[in-house]
Amino acid sequence: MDKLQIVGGKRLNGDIAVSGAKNAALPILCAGLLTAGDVALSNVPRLHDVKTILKLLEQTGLKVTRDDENVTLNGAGITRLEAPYELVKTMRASILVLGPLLARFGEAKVSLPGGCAIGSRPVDQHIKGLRQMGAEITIEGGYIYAKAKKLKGARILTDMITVTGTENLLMAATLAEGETVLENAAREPEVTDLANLLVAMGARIDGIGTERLVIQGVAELHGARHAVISDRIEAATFLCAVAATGGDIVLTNTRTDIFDVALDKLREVGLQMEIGSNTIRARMDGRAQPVSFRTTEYPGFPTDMQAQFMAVNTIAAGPSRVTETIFENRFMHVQEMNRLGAQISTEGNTAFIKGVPRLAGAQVMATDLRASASLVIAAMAAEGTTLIDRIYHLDRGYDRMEVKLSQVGAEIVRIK
Ligand SMILES: CC(=O)N[C@H]1[C@@H](OP(=O)(O)OP(=O)(O)OC[C@H]2O[C@@H](n3ccc(=O)[nH]c3=O)[C@H](O)[C@@H]2O)O[C@H](CO)[C@@H](O)[C@@H]1O
Ligand SMILES: C=C(OP(=O)(O)O)C(=O)O
Repeated sequence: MDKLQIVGGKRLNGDIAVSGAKNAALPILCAGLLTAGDVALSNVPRLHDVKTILKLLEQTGLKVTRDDENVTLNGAGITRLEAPYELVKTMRASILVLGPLLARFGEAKVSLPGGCAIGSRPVDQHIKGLRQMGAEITIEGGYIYAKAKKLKGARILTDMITVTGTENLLMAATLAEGETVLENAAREPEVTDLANLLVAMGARIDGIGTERLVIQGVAELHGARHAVISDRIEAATFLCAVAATGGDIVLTNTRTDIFDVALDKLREVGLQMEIGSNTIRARMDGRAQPVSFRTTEYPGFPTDMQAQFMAVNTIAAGPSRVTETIFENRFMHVQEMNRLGAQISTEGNTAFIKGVPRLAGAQVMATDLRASASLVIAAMAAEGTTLIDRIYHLDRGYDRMEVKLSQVGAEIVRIK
């Protein structure tokens, strides 16, 4: 299993190109199932999760042509309407094939994703919404079996805001008969990116970017071209890294209009930022200021940045408090950060961080994707050498993070 070895204490200087967004690319690739036409995508990130979803899509009979960050899909020859457990268990986003397969082919068999390190993560809202659209759904032997001759438009109010739930129902609604209204829809920029692709494929969607999506179903969708939006979580992760280590970096290929409250929090930390049309220059001198926050849905503070900000808080000049409201178990990084000398205690869904003058390198273990990123940041700020085990979590969602960071001066190597 690959590990990362990091010698801390190096300032970061130089340019980093941000990749396409994992959480936009995954639903967008699944949208290829909705049409027999060519869907030509660019800015598709080189991630393990992308490999997994492409493997899953190919198993259905979808034709995939890939040239690095350009991927063309053709769904003219889909024959297998199934997502097997072996692939779904490695990546929960596989559930995103359910809506498209059911809407276009009237049938789908998709393994239940189950929970993961950060929480139980049920998919009951996806199922509830599809049932409201007339699907007959049974669950047996760990699989969701869904059937509907033709999905029918419906008004769907989900119990909570769900990102992939909104995406699944949105994709299903594009080919349903009549009008679907998705109330309480997720407003994440990745949902908007998917909706924009669907419109380019001939879907009729109003309210894009709002909590009320209104979809008029069409008989069929056609091919389209689309560039996946830049990854705001990857970008903000690099900004946290420079906030923790000090330095002067320029992020390129960013989309600064899609950021959430995280950029404001970085200013509170003390990061000086110059925002260009698709670049962010970030400079940091001196010690980080502590920032307290609660994670919420977009445009609030993203849960996917909680751990990385906590890494910065561990060495900040004062105490802070972080409350996680989206997932019930997203503090797995706390114990590992404490191994590096951080002083963090938790009470329920709140973490109290003291802020210490220095961290010291140690052996730690990554438990999930963003926890891994937070340990990389903490290790780069720590004195001495840190060895991070189980970085396959990191590879799920970051494109060669160690290469990008070592190009700007971090001392970080992958040990095979
Ligand atoms: C591939 C992808 O885009 N992943 C993102 C997506 O995950 P994902 O779409 O899985 O997260 P959701 O927005 O669905 O989850 C929000 C909350 O709702 C709960 N819930 C959700 C659906 C459901 O049917 N029932 C239910 O109870 C979840 O357990 C969680 O507590 O949004 C999360 C929240 O921004 C991010 O952390 C993930 O990076
Ligand atoms: C939780 C995440 O992803 P996923 O929903 O794919 O597990 C994430 O990107 O931080």
